[in-house]
Amino acid sequence: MYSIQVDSLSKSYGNFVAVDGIDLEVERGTIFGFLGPNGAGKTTTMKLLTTLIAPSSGKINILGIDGVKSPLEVRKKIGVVLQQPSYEPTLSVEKSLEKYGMMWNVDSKTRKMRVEELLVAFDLVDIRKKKNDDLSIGQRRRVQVAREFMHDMDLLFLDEPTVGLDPSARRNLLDYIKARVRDGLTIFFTTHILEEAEYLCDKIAIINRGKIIAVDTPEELKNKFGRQKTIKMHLEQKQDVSALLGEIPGCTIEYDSGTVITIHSDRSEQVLQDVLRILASSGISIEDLSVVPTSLEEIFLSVVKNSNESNNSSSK
Ligand SMILES: Nc1ncnc2c1ncn2[C@@H]1O[C@H](COP(=O)(O)OP(=O)(O)OP(=O)(O)O)[C@@H](O)[C@H]1O
Repeated sequence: MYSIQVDSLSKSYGNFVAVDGIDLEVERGTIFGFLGPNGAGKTTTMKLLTTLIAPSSGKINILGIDGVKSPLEVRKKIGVVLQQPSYEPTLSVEKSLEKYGMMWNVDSKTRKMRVEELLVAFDLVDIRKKKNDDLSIGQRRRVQVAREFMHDMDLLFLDEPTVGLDPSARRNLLDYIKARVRDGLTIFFTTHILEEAEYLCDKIAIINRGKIIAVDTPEELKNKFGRQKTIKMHLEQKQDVSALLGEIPGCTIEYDSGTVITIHSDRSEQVLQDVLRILASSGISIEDLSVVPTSLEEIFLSVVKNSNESNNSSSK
């Protein structure tokens, strides 16, 4: 069962194509991360899926409802937290939550229960009486996200929900999201923080220049694009080993002017054996050695870079 199904979705502003024929499928009860560089089309896609703007072409199905034909039906069933702050300056934290619940016709008993639960979950208890206007940016963002959980929904869209949050507030929020997904909620969210996507997402799509260039589980993205590992070693003494190591096939080696050597390779085990053998036979000692698998961040950067290069060459 899919919560989101999108076919050949496009959005143009004049001649500029912000979203360019994307296909998406998001399974119910999962967390789907939407990543991409600035201006890639993330917010535009989110606005299309939440029916805030109409597509230029393509199909959008949200929770079994046609998002183009019945946008109001869709809006009743989803939650949305966009990047722009939205709050009433003179309302206290607890009143903001309460009022939001009223707007969604949540009954009084459920409202009270949810307010208390969310104040605790989002660490807002100590500031429950403070006015929105007097809150810090991070506190305000926490209220904005917490508020959305006041009403029942099957699907929640979060546009960079953790911007401005400190590490512990961020972790709290991510863990709360995870718990709600275990209860059946589906989440579609955008972020620039790659560890966050890795920690949270069942699937990740990477969008660049309006096109989806990769979509998979974090693990599979790593398997597909991240075979490369980085070997880092410190020599005991400053020494030029470039001539010694230059012959090793299947790797690129960076030498700093001091004692650090960094090697990138798809066949790191073999390369490491060669390096150690050559250094040992020349009597060169190593002080420290580490082998680091490619991070999601490196995959992201390389996938986007490759997509830009192939775009540039095809447009020449
Ligand atoms: N109303 C609009 N009119 C014209 N161009 C627009 C409009 N809205 C967005 N764009 C353009 O569409 C492209 C995608 O914008 P979008 O806001 O979707 O990017 P994003 O991936 O969310 O970026 P960021 O990470 O910076 O938030 C950008 O080049 C932007 O300038």
